[in-house]
Amino acid sequence: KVDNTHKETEMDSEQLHSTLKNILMLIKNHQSAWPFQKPVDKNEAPDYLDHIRFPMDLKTMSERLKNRYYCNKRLFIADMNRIFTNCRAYNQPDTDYYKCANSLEKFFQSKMKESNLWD
Ligand SMILES: COc1cccc2onc(N)c12
Repeated sequence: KVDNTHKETEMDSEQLHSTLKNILMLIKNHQSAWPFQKPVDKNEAPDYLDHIRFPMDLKTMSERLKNRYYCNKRLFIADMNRIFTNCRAYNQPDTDYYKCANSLEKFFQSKMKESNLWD
């Protein structure tokens, strides 16, 4: 017999999708999101893929959302966190990119907590 008493507190698939869609929209419209809208361009950072094995960006996340890849909150959190950790791995702490990552990460975590979706 499977215990599904916790079900009442979990979101159904449609509610999760719409909640993640709203959070991603808020993130994309944030003033610190500009470095992360699209994959890092190799013309801007020719050695980027020498350092970063799993690139991620907000456009890719939008595509994954539309394709129903984010069937649970952990997959969404993992991709969003990778945007921030990639940025802090490639850039120095005193750069605008690094500061945008920290600022956007704070905003992201606040939205996830508000939605009762934080880990
Ligand atoms: C436009 O974004 C970039 C341009 C060049 C290097 C970069 O590292 N991480 C970034 N988001 C980035």
